[in-house]
Amino acid sequence: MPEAAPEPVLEVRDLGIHFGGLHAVRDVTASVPAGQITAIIGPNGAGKSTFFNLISGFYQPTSGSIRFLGEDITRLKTHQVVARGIARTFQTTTIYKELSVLDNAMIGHRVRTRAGLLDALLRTGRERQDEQGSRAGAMRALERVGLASQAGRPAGALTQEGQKRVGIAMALASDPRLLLLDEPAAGMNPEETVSLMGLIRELVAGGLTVALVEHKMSLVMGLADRILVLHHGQKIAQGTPAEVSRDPTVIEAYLGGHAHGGQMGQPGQAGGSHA
Ligand SMILES: Nc1ncnc2c1ncn2[C@@H]1O[C@H](COP(=O)(O)OP(=O)(O)OP(=O)(O)O)[C@@H](O)[C@H]1O
Repeated sequence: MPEAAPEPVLEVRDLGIHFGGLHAVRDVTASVPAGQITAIIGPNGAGKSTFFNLISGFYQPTSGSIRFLGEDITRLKTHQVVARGIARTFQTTTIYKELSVLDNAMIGHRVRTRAGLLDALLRTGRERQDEQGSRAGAMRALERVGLASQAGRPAGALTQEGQKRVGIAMALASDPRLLLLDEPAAGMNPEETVSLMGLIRELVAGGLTVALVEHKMSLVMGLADRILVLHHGQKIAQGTPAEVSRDPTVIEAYLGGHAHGGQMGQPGQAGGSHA
């Protein structure tokens, strides 16, 4: 008998947004179970990043609703969403390379405790008062990603994977319940990808819930508990890696000429192609 899925932390219902005539996300009803890793996949332009932008408050949906931990967050702004416990990383690395690893993580912490990034960067008086709290929160985040010993180094001196970890620490510094990772393995070589997968597993073992957008099928199939598949903005499947990888609609979507980042792999495959 299949195990019952844990309670969802996030539930979206009939979620949609259109830009002019283009429905980037349309009527998506899906959930993210607590304490698990949910991957969002789909061919190029399927609406994955837009879906993340809706959840994190960067875009306002034109239809549907988003509930997080039972609360309606559909109309909240980004900093309000962060304060509720959802943090994200970005597709391209958005760290400040000339600043120290610790300063980067502190910026992540301040974004949660202040109204915005500008405050954090300008270090206002109010900001300085909170410096110690930020430092402690940032150090905790660096410990979680294994970078505490690198705190004083310029972030730009770290490897690509190290810089990725800094980006994750920035998100973790807000102490989220749900972490959204946008293409965590982009630009990583196979060893770095495996190492990053280990980190994500550790974070989830520590109680975090993760949703990630990723093209690298080796990572998705080896890591995800559940997969949500989008195509042309619509949900075409949601299930375990084994279920979605043998779903004819999913296979068709990937083989239909829009494939990006390799074809559907098999669950547990260690290798795999990259975009
Ligand atoms: N701000 C915007 N204004 C207009 N169109 C947009 C905007 N954001 C996204 N789109 C369009 O919405 C569609 C979905 O884009 P999105 O970036 O979400 O896809 P994706 O699945 O993340 O793609 P990729 O795998 O290439 O990153 C695309 O056609 C894109 O051009």
